[in-house]
Amino acid sequence: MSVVAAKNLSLTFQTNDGPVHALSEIDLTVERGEFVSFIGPSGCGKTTLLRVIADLEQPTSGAITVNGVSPDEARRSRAYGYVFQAAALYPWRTIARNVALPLEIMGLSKAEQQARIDKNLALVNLTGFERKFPWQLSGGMQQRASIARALAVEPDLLLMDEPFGALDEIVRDHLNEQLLQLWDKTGKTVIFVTHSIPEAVFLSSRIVVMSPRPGRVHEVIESNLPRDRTLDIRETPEFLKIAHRVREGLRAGHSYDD
Ligand SMILES: Nc1ncnc2c1ncn2[C@@H]1O[C@H](COP(=O)(O)OP(=O)(O)OP(=O)(O)O)[C@@H](O)[C@H]1O
Repeated sequence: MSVVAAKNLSLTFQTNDGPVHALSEIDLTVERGEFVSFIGPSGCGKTTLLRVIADLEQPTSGAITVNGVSPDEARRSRAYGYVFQAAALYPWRTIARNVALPLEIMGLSKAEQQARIDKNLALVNLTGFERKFPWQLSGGMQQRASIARALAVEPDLLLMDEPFGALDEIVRDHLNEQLLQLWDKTGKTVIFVTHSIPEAVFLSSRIVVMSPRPGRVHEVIESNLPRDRTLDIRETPEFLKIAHRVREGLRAGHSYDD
């Protein structure tokens, strides 16, 4: 069973200025354990597609399942964790209490909450920072805490919307490596939105190149890079070849009309 299966999916926003065609006839499947990136120009509908998967937007037409059920059912069974561009941590809660928030809502016992806090902060290398407040942590650490919070509900699927977009390049590189290790360790399915070609190629097992509005899937590029890669791989001919294909795909998908 595919984790995500979208068929002929379209979404039009009705606005005061008329309809905005955000997604058009998207066909896409994501299989268990994949790391799939959506890449494309600003406004091509990457976030909208992620939000449809998360049941935060309703498609205008077409069909979509998440874990074989409707996005609504998947949301209610906590099939996914969502990580936003900004860490979105509550400033008045410690890191541990931020991670605990969805667990409190789920009504888990204190002991179970604590076990999940410990396990997931360890996964993102934040053991020892439980009692800190978000503002006492660097931007990269805050984003790791928000990943721990998303993982704490133990979802099969992690939806990430440009989680490292606001961070400087060195921190971003480091987090990319850590995310890849986390993916390898946990076997989760990850869907990741990015603007960055190197980030998409470094992280993904498949790259979905989207074209400008109305967002369509222009091309899907498979990556055969080894799973246990380090940043050095970015200088290899194999990496550069895939990056080149992504760049060509973005160029070909772009009409330059608007
Ligand atoms: N709630 C909404 N109402 C009206 N239009 C919207 C709404 N949400 C998004 N849009 C429009 O839909 C299009 C797709 O937006 P979306 O945020 O999905 O693009 P994106 O590819 O994620 O862009 P970026 O890379 O800049 O984040 C844009 O033109 C946007 O203005």
